[in-house]
Amino acid sequence: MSRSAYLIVKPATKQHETEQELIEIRAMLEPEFNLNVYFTTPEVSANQLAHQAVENGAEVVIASGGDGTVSAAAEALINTDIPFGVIPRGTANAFAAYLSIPSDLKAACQVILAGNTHLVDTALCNNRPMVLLAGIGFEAKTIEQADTEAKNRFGALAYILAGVKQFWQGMTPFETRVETESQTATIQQATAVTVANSAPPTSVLAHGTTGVYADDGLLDITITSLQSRLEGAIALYHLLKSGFNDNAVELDNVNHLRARHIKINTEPPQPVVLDGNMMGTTPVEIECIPNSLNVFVPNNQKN
Ligand SMILES: Nc1ncnc2c1ncn2[C@@H]1O[C@H](COP(=O)(O)OP(=O)(O)OP(=O)(O)O)[C@@H](O)[C@H]1O
Repeated sequence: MSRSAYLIVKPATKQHETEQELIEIRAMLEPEFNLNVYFTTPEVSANQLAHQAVENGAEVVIASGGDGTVSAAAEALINTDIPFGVIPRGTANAFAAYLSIPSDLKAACQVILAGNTHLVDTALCNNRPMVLLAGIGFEAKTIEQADTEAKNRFGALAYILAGVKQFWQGMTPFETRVETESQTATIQQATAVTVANSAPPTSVLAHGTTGVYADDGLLDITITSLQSRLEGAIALYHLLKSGFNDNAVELDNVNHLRARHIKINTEPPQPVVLDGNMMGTTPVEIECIPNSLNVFVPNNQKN
């Protein structure tokens, strides 16, 4: 008997795209799974649908959408062992990129069909699910600026354009107090604080440390204090390099630490982006949940 899989779909802006994609997904997955399909709406979240799927005895849960959808669905699967499939359909698809899950629809379905899974950490940020990262300050302001229209027109480039604009306008520093299970630090002139569970190299501000690993039971915290465009340009270059080669950034204005539990306060309060979606403002409290999500990944992925 085929396994029962729940497919949670965040519809694309254009309805015919969603219909076409669903035909392709069904053609790929239905020979293997008894597929139950549910759509998210502004009122019914991926999180609610995934919880329902678990209650109904889902043997596999699959999320098709952007990072917000994937993260919300993943929360319902924490510590359940139910394998989780990701069909990346958003703008950045950072979680899929981190796990080397292809953005091509058929290739992403192939990864699910191949059945190879990997246990990764998740986290809760103010009790909301986090599979990727929480960005405080610069990154949140960038995401705020990349509106839906720009994303529809330019795709991932919209984030880069918004980032360049934000960078050019200048970064307003803020005071931040970071408290972990083993240390407390106060930084007077921070411009961005990023707490990452996982992050592809393109999530530049997350890469102050020696590699961001989603299966080490720890969160990676990078704090930048960049007071000029020149300082910013130098730091971003080193952070980008670190994202690809996993060498820590050794600059006075880039601090990094690792912890399992972290509290962050800022003065004044700063906007926070959580897994690609705005979530409010600081303070935040983030707790890593080690080895809690079983994700379908390509056989050859290195994480
Ligand atoms: N049917 C829908 N119509 C409009 N908004 C929706 C719908 N379903 C979910 N949402 C909202 O979409 C957000 C999650 O979107 P998600 O990040 O997964 O995808 P995206 O916005 O398409 O991708 P990206 O953020 O990468 O551009 C949530 O805020 C959710 O409330």
